[in-house]
Amino acid sequence: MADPATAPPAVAEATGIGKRFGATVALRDAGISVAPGESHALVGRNGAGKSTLVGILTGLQQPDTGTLRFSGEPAPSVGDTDAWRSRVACVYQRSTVIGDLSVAENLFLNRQSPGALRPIRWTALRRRASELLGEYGVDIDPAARARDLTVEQRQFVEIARALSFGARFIILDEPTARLDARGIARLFDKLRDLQRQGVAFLFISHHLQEVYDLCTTVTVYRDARHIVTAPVADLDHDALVEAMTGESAAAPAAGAAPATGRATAATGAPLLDVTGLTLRDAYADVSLEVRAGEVVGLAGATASGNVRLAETLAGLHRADTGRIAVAGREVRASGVPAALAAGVGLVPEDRHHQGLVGSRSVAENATLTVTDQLGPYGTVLPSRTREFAERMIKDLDIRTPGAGTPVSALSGGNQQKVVVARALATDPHVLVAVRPTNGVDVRSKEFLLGRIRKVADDGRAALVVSDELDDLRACDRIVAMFHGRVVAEFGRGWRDEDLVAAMEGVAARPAQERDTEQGEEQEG
Ligand SMILES: Nc1ncnc2c1ncn2[C@@H]1O[C@H](COP(=O)(O)OP(=O)(O)OP(=O)(O)O)[C@@H](O)[C@H]1O
Repeated sequence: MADPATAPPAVAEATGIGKRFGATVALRDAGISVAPGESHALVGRNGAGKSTLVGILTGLQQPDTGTLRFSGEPAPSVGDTDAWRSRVACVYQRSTVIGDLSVAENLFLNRQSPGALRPIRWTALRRRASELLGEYGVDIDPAARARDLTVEQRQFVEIARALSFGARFIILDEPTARLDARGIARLFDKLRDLQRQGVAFLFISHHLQEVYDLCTTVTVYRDARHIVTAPVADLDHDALVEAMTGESAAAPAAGAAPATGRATAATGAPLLDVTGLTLRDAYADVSLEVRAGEVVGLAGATASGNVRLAETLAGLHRADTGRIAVAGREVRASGVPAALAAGVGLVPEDRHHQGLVGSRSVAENATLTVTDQLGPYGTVLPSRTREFAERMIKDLDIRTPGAGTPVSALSGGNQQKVVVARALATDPHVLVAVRPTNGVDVRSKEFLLGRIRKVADDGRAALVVSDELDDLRACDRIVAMFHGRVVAEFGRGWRDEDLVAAMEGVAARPAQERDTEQGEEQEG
């Protein structure tokens, strides 16, 4: 270990941090120290206090107790935005770049410079933007509208912007949540590259493998407290899960059914029958069947069309041609109410836009789809709403002070559980779940996948739309899409590389063929 007397001060050091929200203690005497050039992971279960710490490290929230220093200096005063920006930046899973502006405008937005009052010279601005992007090895046209960028490109713009303010410490809060495998690989390459140039990272992720791939140090929080900080190499997967959950890694999550399901093929009636479905610019001629008792995976990377197909099933788009039948009846009318009435429940991709009303309570959000069951003649009885919601809070193990708490006060993972609860509230024939474990911790992931399995075990059907291998492993069968077409199907026992190859549009070849080829190579 470096001699503390000679080691450079931590780029960020928080000690004794306490933060409460009403009756909830979000952080209790917590701390973290990030060394220059270090890639430091912060992990913990949903609600452990990670986002609260990020809010404090970035000056968005004031701690009740504790101190914060950057490179040995006290944190800037509240409101001194430029000073905060030159010390720390945060790239969130949800982008902060402004869609209507160009990349160049986003890069130089709100930048206080002596010439700020002079008219903006667009050519010069673009040239500077292009230089800046080039300096950080980001290959994006500065004139492009930010809304036309991919999630990955937007993150690169945010990283370049952060670095251009002088920050050498970047917080990445679940940056991979909306990237596919290739996007993640490219992001990690960029981060490693920047790390070599002395940039330090605090990396928050629920994907523990990413922690091992990218980070050298890991800090675990649990129930608002700091539990451990150690070199990643000293904490294997089981030890990490144990630190996060406080229980031995071998113990199953409370209430979770085994996520691996059964070995026998489903023989139930088809509950979802899709034939020749086409939506222009999204997917073409997709046919697919999900039977009672089955969990089917609809695998595909970003732009494969799998998410749009899921949204079509839930009534959010109207297919150009083809037919959808649920429980033997063709769904003719379009729109969400028709899909709901037919028996389709949706867990949407983006819980912020399509899922939740943040200012409304957990109870209201969880029962939005079933208001007809909450009182006679179109009325909604608060007592019945609460009762219904309390059942769901228990059913999905939602951590909330109560059914009346606004959803926005819940941690990200618990918000996701509210979305799942709502989709299940109607007791749908078919549950369509898009990336259902996005943003949830290891244990909750097992729990949610177990809950989806239960939908099938109860005689219904589930379609899991995802590119996450853990989600897909919980399925009985997988249909893989690439560029809007179904390209492969897998029964149980598939190999990761074959499924990934199918999702990336590389034809998976039978093992026999590969063996022959290898043999020939050796001979030649
Ligand atoms: N604005 C707020 N009002 C009330 N409670 C809040 C607020 N922000 C956070 N909390 C509470 O503080 C606790 C810590 O939440 P935080 O969002 O920091 O957790 P997290 O570790 O980031 O979780 P996740 O992995 O689910 O995102 C939770 O119990 C949460 O409900």
